[in-house]
Amino acid sequence: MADTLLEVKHLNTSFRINDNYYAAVDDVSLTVNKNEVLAIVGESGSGKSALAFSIMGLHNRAKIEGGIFFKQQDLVGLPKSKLNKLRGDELSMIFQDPLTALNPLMNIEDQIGETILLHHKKLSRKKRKERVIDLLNQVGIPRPEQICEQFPHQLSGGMRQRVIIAIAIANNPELLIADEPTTALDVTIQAQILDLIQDLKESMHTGIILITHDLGVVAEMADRVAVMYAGQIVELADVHTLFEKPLHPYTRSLLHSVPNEGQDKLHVIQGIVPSLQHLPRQGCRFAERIPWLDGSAHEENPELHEVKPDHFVRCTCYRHFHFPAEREGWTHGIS
Ligand SMILES: Nc1ncnc2c1ncn2[C@@H]1O[C@H](COP(=O)(O)OP(=O)(O)OP(=O)(O)O)[C@@H](O)[C@H]1O
Repeated sequence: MADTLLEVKHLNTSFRINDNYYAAVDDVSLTVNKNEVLAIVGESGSGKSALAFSIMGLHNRAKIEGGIFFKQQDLVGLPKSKLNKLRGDELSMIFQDPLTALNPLMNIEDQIGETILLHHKKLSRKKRKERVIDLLNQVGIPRPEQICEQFPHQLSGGMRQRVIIAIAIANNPELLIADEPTTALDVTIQAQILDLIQDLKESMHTGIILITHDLGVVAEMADRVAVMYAGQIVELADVHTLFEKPLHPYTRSLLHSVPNEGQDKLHVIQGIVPSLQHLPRQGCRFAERIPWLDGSAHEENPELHEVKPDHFVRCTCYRHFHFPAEREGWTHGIS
């Protein structure tokens, strides 16, 4: 049996806007196992970060309902002091933007040392420095002694992201959430950072949630994939199934909207993810973006169906979905 590290059960994360609460994460259930990368993909606004922040307990004002079981302990409603003990230790997160995640006034040794100190108060200064150097070596930073003395603005974007990763892994986390860890980096550095995350999984058996827009990254890194749309998981499957036999119209549209070998037309997904207040809460949330599909194809209250073992799809519209004919104007040539 898989070694389950995290089990999210029927999670709702709602934000208050004016006098009402609106769910940005709506009845999400998923698991993450040890030594596994679960990718979460979806367009901007689909609720990926809201989900990650809920798991980390980083929302100040949101209403969180449901369960987030980390090693069988429910994190929802856990006192802050207990959550703080887990965060940065067994649970850790790599944020999107290394510049805002680092303190501009602290040198690199102190930034990494601070996280170690939080959870190992008795470690001597000397031992702490040794650990910082170890970590900098582990994330592939050259001349670690020298880098220790430097400040974030003196480092390149790739180096700063490595420092962020060093902080995230300082206490050997069992679960690591990486929220768009390479968005701010150029392509060659991206590949190095992804290799580094992959190494962590293999060397430390960390369970990793990787949040990304980039399907190329998913194909390379993920073991399983959850596709989110408008706050809900619309498809969940192992990475091979998802790329080879995708079912949900949204997943298929995403896959058709990136260039592929042998494909000379790209699909354009009409419209955008609606804002939180305007999310359709009834029926299939993706329906309005595939208007050529007859309304009767959708379930009234779409559920997540297990169509094959461990392959889940929301709504039955996948059975009827087809891409529109070219003359309907939803596709265009790549060149
Ligand atoms: N603190 C907040 N208060 C109100 N609404 C919020 C808050 N945080 C997020 N939202 C809204 O919740 C929805 C989901 O946002 P979220 O940031 O989780 O999306 P995302 O999929 O991570 O997007 P991106 O890829 O751009 O980071 C969006 O409509 C967003 O505007």
